[in-house]
Amino acid sequence: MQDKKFSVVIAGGGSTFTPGIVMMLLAHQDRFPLRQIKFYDNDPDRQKIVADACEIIIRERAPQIKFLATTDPETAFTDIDFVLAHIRVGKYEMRSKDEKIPLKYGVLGQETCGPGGIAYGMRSIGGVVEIVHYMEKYSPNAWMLNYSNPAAIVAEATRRLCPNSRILNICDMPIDIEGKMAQIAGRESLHDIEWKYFGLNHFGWWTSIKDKKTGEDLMPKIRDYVWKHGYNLKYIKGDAGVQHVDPSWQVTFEMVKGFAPLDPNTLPNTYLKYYLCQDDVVAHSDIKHTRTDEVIEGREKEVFTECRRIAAAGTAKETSFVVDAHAVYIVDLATAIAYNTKANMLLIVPNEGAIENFDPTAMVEIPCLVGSDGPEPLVVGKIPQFQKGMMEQQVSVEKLTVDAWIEHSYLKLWQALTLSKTVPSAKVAKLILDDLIEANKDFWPELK
Ligand SMILES: NC(=O)c1ccc[n+]([C@@H]2O[C@H](COP(=O)([O-])OP(=O)(O)OC[C@H]3O[C@@H](n4cnc5c(N)ncnc54)[C@H](O)[C@@H]3O)[C@@H](O)[C@H]2O)c1
Ligand SMILES: O=P(O)(O)OC[C@H]1O[C@H](O[C@H]2[C@H](O)[C@@H](O)[C@@H](O)O[C@@H]2CO)[C@H](O)[C@@H](O)[C@@H]1O
Ligand SMILES: [Mn+2]
Repeated sequence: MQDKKFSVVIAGGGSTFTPGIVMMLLAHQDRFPLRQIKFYDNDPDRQKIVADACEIIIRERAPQIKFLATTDPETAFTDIDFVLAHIRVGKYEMRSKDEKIPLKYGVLGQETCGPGGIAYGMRSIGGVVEIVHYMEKYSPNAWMLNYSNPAAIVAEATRRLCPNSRILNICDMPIDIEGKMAQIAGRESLHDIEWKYFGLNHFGWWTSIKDKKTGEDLMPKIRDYVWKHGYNLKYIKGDAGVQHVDPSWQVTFEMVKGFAPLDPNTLPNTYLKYYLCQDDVVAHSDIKHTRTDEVIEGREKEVFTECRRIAAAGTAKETSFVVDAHAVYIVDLATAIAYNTKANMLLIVPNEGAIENFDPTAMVEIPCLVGSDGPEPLVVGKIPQFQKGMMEQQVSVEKLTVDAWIEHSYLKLWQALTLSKTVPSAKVAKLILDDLIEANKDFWPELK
């Protein structure tokens, strides 16, 4: 196996994250040698912009790696070992509606949380399942590393619709926060700490953070900082702590200080702000300019401008693209499967008793040992009443959303929206639902 070179297809080749992930893959050829990189997308024009640049990057830095970009599923998914899936069904146009429609009714608008996440989930399920089917038709031994969002709803849907498929659902938010925790604790990197965590995707808590070498309990020091400053590193690194962090993300990282003290024994994922500070989130939202607008004006503009510049110059020698350090988890995951490393990674997997006092069929985000047969979840044990109560409400929202997609059920989707901690009443849920149905008529199944 050590001599094997792998073939990967990036599903969602036109993604703003693709160039950084390609740069990361090229930077890890020692650990994860590649013979082929393919791009697949259902928008040829968008993908071509990214592919034209990445073809030059690969040709100049790793000419031994074969590259192609296609919109043809058979071409894309034949002869591959891994599918790296990061599609956005409906693209930013629909993300913008996900974020703006709820705000019309005084409810927070967000990519993966609340009504926006439910709407996004109703679009994503079909797109991700279609790619699973392509993978299994053309490369039945391949694994899908899925980080297409909303990962919680996509994971529940693939648990039910593709129960025997080789899919690993992962999120990079905890990895990003662990990197910040390490810096708060004065450690070089997240690899210097060992942690325990449980939750749902975008809805979890750390229960233990220790120095990997000495076993020193780092939770007290990190908690003291977080209760004052959240995960905003500005207070230890000055401006360097907020470089390349969009202002709205700085607000998100700092906002954790407002709800972390709810449980002195854990530290929360940033995403819990949407369920614990929903009033402040709405108060600071601008229905005319939401996160999607920032991304279009920021990341998308920067990435696509640089892609066009590389293609026009015919060389990437001076590129501003850098290795997406957060994306290294993709190589960690792929090599765990390829070389049976039993790496300890946070994945979204069926609970099946790992959290003793929680629904065994729930897709939970917990530490797993990953090897060639996939993830082996580590035992979490009993979770506290506070987190159990929050998770039971949220996982029911996610399950009802998948029910609604499978059954084409208006009622189940109305129940999902009504049950969300971000929505104040059944009346408001119905107003939002009817607007979302109209906005998503080209993407959702027709509800009855
Ligand atoms: N799990 C995580 O932690 C994490 C982190 C970052 C981004 N993401 C996700 O990665 C995805 C990409 O994010 P982005 O901001 O770069 O989006 P983007 O819109 O720039 O790229 C998404 C690409 O997917 C393509 N696409 C849409 N539907 C498709 C389909 N059915 N089949 C094939 N291709 C399809 C689009 O044409 C587009 O090129 C999103 O789902 C985002 O939420 C997840
Ligand atoms: O609003 P966006 O599109 O910038 O980000 C939404 C995504 O946010 C998280 O991913 C972060 C990641 O945690 C961080 O380390 C860095 O890589 O930026 C990513 C994108 O900004 C979250 O985990 C994703 O699920 C969201 O899609
Ligand atoms: Mn995520």
